[in-house]
Parts: sequence; C-alpha cells; structure tokens
Amino acid sequence: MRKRALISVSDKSNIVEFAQGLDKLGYELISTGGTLKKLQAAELPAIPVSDITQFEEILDGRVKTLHPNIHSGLLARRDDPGHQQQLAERDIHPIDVVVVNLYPFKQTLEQESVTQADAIENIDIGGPTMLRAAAKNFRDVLVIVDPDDYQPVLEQLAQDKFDEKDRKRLAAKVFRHTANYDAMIAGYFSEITGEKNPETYTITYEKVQTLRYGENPHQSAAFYKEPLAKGASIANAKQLHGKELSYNNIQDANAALEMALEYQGPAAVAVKHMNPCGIGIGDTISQAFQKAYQADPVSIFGGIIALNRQVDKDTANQLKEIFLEIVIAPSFTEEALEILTVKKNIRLLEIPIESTRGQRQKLVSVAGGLLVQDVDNGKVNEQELTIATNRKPDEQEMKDLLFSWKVVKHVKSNAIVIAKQDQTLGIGAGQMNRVGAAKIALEQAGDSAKGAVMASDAFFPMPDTVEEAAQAGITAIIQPGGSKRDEDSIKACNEHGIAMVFTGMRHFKH
Ligand SMILES: NC(=O)c1ncn([C@@H]2O[C@H](COP(=O)(O)O)[C@@H](O)[C@H]2O)c1NC=O
Repeated sequence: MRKRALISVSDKSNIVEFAQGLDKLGYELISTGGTLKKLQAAELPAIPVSDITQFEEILDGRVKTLHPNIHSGLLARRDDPGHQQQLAERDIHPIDVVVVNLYPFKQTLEQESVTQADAIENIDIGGPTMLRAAAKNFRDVLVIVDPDDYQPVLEQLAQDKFDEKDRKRLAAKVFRHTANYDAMIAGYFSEITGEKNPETYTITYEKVQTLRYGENPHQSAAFYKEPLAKGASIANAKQLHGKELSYNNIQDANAALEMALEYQGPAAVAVKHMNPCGIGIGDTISQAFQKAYQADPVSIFGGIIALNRQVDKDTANQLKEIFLEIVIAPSFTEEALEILTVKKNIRLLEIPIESTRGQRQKLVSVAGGLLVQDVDNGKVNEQELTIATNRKPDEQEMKDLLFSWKVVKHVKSNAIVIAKQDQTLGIGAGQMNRVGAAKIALEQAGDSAKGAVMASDAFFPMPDTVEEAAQAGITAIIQPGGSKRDEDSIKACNEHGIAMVFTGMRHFKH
C-alpha cells in the first residue's frame, strides 16, 4: 500500500516544494480545496480529500476533513491487529504524514476593523482535529505544523532517519501550537464576555528571543510576548542601536516604561534595579532629564532611562556624558541618533510611550502557582485628597505632593520619596520598616530636604516617620491614611507645622 500524506494548509508558503519532495519519496498526496488547487497547478498528482471521504466540502469549508475515513486513517494503530482489521473491513487507508497549518485567527484579530463574524470564521476546527489526532498517534503518523520544518523533515525522511524522539518532538510542537491557538480563542471570548479571574487561566506567549542568561549567568532564560501585545510595551520595542537586551535589562526597561507612562508633560525617569533613582519633569525633555540626572548623579551610572518625548540633540548631548545601559523614547531625532550611536554599548529603544500601556494584568509566579491582579492604575487628583492637618499644603507643596505620589507608586515597598520642584531628591526603597525607608530617603536628600515634601506608599503605623521628616525640614506629606494610629501622626504634623494629606489609596509594590 502506498504511503499517504494529507496536506491542508492555510499558509501555503513553500508547500509546493514540500509536496514535491513527498511525491518524490513516493507518497500519495491528499489535499483540501485551496491547497489542492495550488498543488495541482504545480502539476502534482494530488487527489481531493472528498475522494477519500466520498463527501464533498460543505458549509463554506466548515466541514471538509471532519470525516471517519480521515480520522480513522489518522488514529488507527499500526501495531494493533484489531485496528488494522477494522480499517480493512471499511477499505480505509492509513495516513502516514499530516501537514496542516491553521486559519489565521491571530492575524485576523490584528486587523484594525475586525468584525466578530470574521474572527469566528477564522477559528479552525478541522485543522486542529487532524493535528491532534496525528500527534496522538505520533508513533505511526508524522505531523508537521510549522513550515520551517518542511526542509529538515524532507531530509530526514529521505534518509529514513525518523526515530521515536523526533516524532515525539513534532507531536509536542503540535500540542503546543494547538494550545496556543485555543488560548488565543479563549482570550478573545473571555474579553467579549468580560469575565475576570475565570476557573482556568489559559494564557499563551510567543518567544521573542532566547536570552543569554537570566538574572544571573547560571540561570537559563527567554523572553516571550503576548501574541496580541499592543501599545506601550517592551515587547513592542524597536531596537535602534546596541547589543541584545539581557533579562535584567528587560525587567528594568519595563519598570522605567511604566514610570514614564505616568506623566503627561515632558518627563525623564532613571531606573536602577527596577526602582527609580531619579525622576524629573520639565518644560522640555532636556530639562526633565537634567533634573532626573541631578536627583542622583551617582546611581544613574549604568542606569536605564525612559523619556516620554522625542530625544533631541540637547538631550542626546547630556545622555552621552554618562554610561547608560538603555535609553527608551518614543523617537529620536537624526541628530540625537548620530550623537548616541557613537557609543557602542548603549541600547536605544523606540517605544510608543505616548500610547496607552500595553498591559492590563500583572502575573507573578509562585512555586506551583500564579498570582494574577490588575495592573496598579490607581491615580488621585487634588480634589480627592483629604487634608488631615491644621495647615493645608500651599500651591507649590501640592504640586510636589502629587508629583511624589506618582513616583512612590513605582518604588518597591516600604517606599518613601522626597521631592521638590518637579524633581526627586531622595528615594528609600524596599525596606523592612517604613521609618528605615524614610531615613534612607532623607539622608540622600540631605540639606535639600528643607522645604521638600515626602510621599509614603502606605500609612504610618506610628508617628516616628513624621518625626524624622520634621527634623529634616519636610513641610508636607502625602500618604494613604487609614492607620488606627493616624491621630498620632496628625498630631505630630500639627506640632511641627507640617501639612499632611491622605489619598485613601495605597500603592504597595512587593
Ligand atoms: N473543517 C474542516 O474539515 C477543515 N479541514 C481542514 N481545514 C483547514 O482548512 C485549511 C486549508 O484549506 P484550503 O486547502 O481549502 O485552503 C487549513 O488551514 C485547515 O486547517 C478545515 N477548516 C476548518 O475548520
């Protein structure tokens, strides 16, 4: 009996060459509508699937290969006499090779004005059914879903070199492929129905690159992206210059990007180890960067910079003076690129920072599990603040308080930020007690803490932080409020003439 190959592909690139190879190796070719036409046009002796099913394609292609004559040929075990006898009784031939790729569901969703009808019509049913059947029966059926495998598969077939491991590898690829396909469909439907935190969390990611290593050189790592990632996202970055991003670069760049997305006016963010080390806002991007730099000229060394405006010549000239790992911006002028690309090691990333953030949920893995939460999109405006003290913040203090609140949201808890006139002066990050974070931030700010404001990501459990702030000359504080002992902190502020406002919203970042 001649060996059979069933070919049914949506992406028809290189299929003729592959089919020619199979034909040369003696396979009988069976195919569906469009694929058949393409093979026959190349004068290949392919036969329609309907010759096997004795049933023509119906329902606009919704039913073509969904037939027992196909699926028995795919699922029958060659080493099972019962299976073989049942095939023989029904004159069904086994199928040895299956080449299928699926309707372009993802590409359909990527289209600007996709309708629901279009999306649904692009859910492939017959293709995954064949792929799964063939992959289940991998010992007897070779299954190919990726056009990149055509050439190597032909070479191996020609040399008769397929062992069980190779067959399993192709089957594993198929199950990953159909799982990825179904996860995208599940995501689409969950979005339509607006269901949150469903009973199973079926997500899928596609590889961007294998990374040289993870957080440390002995850890292997890779970067994956959401198949439909849109908007401001490190996964959508266009790298204009510099060597490949590392694992830590990607984490830091993501943190810097998230911070830069907070500001409407020109803003510059400098990040080290996922915490901001300096943030500045100004009338121009060059002025904003100057402030971010001056905020902490030591820590910025080797840092990641995110700018929410085009990098111009002035800013590029400042950037080039320091050793930086990455500069992220929505765009770079030609002059800026000329200045910065002289530096071999700097990585320049173009990301549409002016668009909306490319993430709605944050996922964190724990051993044996996954935590899922909404991204912290919490914002407060002046009207939503409660003034807790006798003294109200004046106009400049209020501006500084709102600025520092946007910063502290992105600092690892326990977090304290000291700021004045559109610039951070001291940042205390990731401390095990709040007053410790305050001491670090105030020490960094030094004398410039006089007349500055303080932001705290969570409430003060006791008045010790207020006492530290008062000693350093802080004149206004922003914090969520809500502690049982708020009164103690309010009293301390009143004694020192500090204005304190409550946001009613906490910004823990663990
Ligand atoms: N319904 C079926 O029986 C069926 N069988 C195969 N397909 C798909 O039809 C496509 C190929 O169609 P054509 O050869 O007509 O261009 C492939 O993507 C294949 O996965 C089907 N279509 C969708 O479900």
